[in-house]
Amino acid sequence: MTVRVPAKVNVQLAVGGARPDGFHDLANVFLAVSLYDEVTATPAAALTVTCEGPDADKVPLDRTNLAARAAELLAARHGIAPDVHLHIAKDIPVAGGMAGGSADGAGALLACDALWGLDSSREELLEICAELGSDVPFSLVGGAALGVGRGERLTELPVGGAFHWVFAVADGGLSTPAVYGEFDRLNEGMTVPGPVASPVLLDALRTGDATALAGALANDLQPAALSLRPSLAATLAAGTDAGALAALVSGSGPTTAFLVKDAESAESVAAALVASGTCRTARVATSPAAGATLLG
Ligand SMILES: C[C@@](CO)(OP(=O)(O)O)[C@H](O)COP(=O)(O)OP(=O)(O)OC[C@H]1O[C@@H](n2ccc(N)nc2=O)[C@H](O)[C@@H]1O
Ligand SMILES: Nc1ncnc2c1ncn2[C@@H]1O[C@H](COP(=O)(O)OP(=O)(O)O)[C@@H](O)[C@H]1O
Repeated sequence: MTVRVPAKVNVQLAVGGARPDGFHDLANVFLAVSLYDEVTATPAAALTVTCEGPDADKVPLDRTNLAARAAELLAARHGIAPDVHLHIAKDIPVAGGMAGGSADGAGALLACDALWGLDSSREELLEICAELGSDVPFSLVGGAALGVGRGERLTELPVGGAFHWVFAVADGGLSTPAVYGEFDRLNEGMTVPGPVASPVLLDALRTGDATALAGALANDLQPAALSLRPSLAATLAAGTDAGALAALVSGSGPTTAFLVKDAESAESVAAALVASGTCRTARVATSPAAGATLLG
């Protein structure tokens, strides 16, 4: 069973203060984009994971892999052994703020559910997703959604048209907990307001208005990501100089996202980013993209 799962960009990431459990309350507006991992589940004598793709060497193949954890959680719920081989064809940048690990968790869950004939309800799958990680429910759902709580409680959002993006992939990753930790450090002694989704941004998504969306993009983790990786400022500037409508760090980074007006502009901004030498590579994508999809 093969499942295709999209990456995401956070078009708004409003972050509240640290909670007693160490997480942060969010108003997290997710948008799925057309970069995909594929997870294939085949019967096996034991739980094993393999991975192929340009970043495959950065992906753990033990039980810490989110795909393996998904298979274990699903099997445990049904009192069966998680005997499955999971193969990940990875195209989503690793540790890049694009939720690649979350995508593989959601993909493995759907693939194992189909392979084992469990026919779990959407609610059951979403519950397991939330246990796997804050971003995993969105990887299952795709499209666009507002995530509240730690980002796992989703309300799907209407999107009125296609948006075009360029993603500049940085050398190396950034650790999500480290970026949240830097957010706390930068906000020490200040009152962090409760996170609220922007009505202007939700309206821009609903109407498919790229210019309005460009004006409303916001990521509260961006100062923290830039503090840990100052070189990202040059990447952001290179994309806007090349004609992007707007630029921001994708989630916890270090991937940077550039909203552009059309497919042609995407190609020229991607070429300019690569030529600038401020990123490892640039990828072109569109949104919204469908959530985890069983290909068969
Ligand atoms: C920042 C975001 C934006 O969508 O994603 P990335 O850009 O890293 O992909 C998410 O909030 C990341 O979600 P995810 O990567 O699933 O995080 P989890 O596994 O649930 O948590 C990892 C760690 O991140 C921090 N964390 C995560 C979510 C949240 N609302 N508050 C937090 O403080 C905590 O330190 C937690 O221990
Ligand atoms: N299937 C997976 N793919 C990628 N990384 C994974 C996976 N499972 C666990 N990880 C771990 O999660 C970390 C974060 O990876 P990823 O989800 O790609 O980034 P981000 O959280 O920035 O979106 C990686 O550094 C890796 O150690």
